[in-house]
Amino acid sequence: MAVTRLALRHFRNITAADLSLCAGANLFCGPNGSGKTSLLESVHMLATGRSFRSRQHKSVIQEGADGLTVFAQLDSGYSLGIERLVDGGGRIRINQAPAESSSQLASCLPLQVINSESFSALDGGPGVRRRLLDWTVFHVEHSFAQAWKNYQIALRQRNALLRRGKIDAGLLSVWEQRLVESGVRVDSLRRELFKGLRSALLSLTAELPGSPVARVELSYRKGWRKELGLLEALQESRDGDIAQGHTRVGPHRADLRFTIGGEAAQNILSRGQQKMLVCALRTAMAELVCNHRGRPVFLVDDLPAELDESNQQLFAHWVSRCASQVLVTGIEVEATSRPWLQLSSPWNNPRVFHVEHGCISAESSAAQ
Ligand SMILES: Nc1ncnc2c1ncn2[C@@H]1O[C@H](COP(=O)(O)OP(=O)(O)OP(=O)(O)O)[C@@H](O)[C@H]1O
Repeated sequence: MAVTRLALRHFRNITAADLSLCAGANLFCGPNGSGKTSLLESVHMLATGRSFRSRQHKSVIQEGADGLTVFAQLDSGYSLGIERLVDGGGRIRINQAPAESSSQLASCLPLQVINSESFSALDGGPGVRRRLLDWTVFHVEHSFAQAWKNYQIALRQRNALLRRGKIDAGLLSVWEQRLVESGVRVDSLRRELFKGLRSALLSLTAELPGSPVARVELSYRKGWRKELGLLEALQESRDGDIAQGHTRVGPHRADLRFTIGGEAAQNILSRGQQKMLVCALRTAMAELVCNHRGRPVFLVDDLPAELDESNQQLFAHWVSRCASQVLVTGIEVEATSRPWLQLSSPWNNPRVFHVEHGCISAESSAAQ
């Protein structure tokens, strides 16, 4: 899936823009503070309902405006629109009809983002890595969303019971049973997906021979002791859970671990190597999804940051194999376009946009 038209109003410093994008690479170049990241952020908001920089919609709305809008036409025939108002209101529309949830947006436009936040896949908490795994399962296995929802309902109920002064053992056992049913399903879908993810990741990192990235191992932690069933684990942890007032074991505690020779990968890899590992992970996720939901769109904020030229070229090559489209930001046109020019069509003919003071104008293609 690719965005063919993107229109936005009052999004950070961009008052209005209406852009025609190409399949392949779209480059947004301009000085610091011109609005390049804001443009990527608007696509992210359209595909997820959220900004990737802030949880506050207000900070994304242009100062002095009542609200923002972002609209996209996709090559799949879908159109997506989102409106956020200063007073907290807003709407999400898919093909002009109101959408029930932002996960519907995600199904229409699978996105992969590489920006300065992406390092949190290595040095952030388990929740970040769990969300990456779940993004992939969500797009590959359609029953996952319901299983995860059922699990969260049961988890909330168990936690509420744990916090009551007097525990109703009968009720607790009913919710534990539901927690186990949905939790085992969530775990088995994740585990199945994980096998494919690990093997896709290791094939990509093997393209970096001589780099410690090629020695990275990925493992999956299910969220409770591996020798126990989920019900046993819940029963074992019950007294401590009551004392703490929440459930300390289960799929909501799952994690992925990146290691090199048993040591956490981020303690060994340089910053550029970490970025390549993150790029490989995002590419592996996209490869798994492209056979199911369609090829994702990549948003890449400042590709040259931390990566030398050969790594930028390798990443551009990876993206061209699994994405429908990439939106890349950079300061200078020449440096930003170089990794794409050596690829095959349509990737070798990027569309270039100049960004300045929130105004975005199309330039001639970088290949001309
Ligand atoms: N709500 C807002 N209203 C108006 N302007 C805003 C708002 N929020 C942020 N800005 C401004 O928007 C501008 C664009 O920021 P953005 O992060 O998109 O720049 P950029 O081109 O990616 O810069 P860099 O190259 O430094 O990363 C900045 O000057 C910022 O101060």
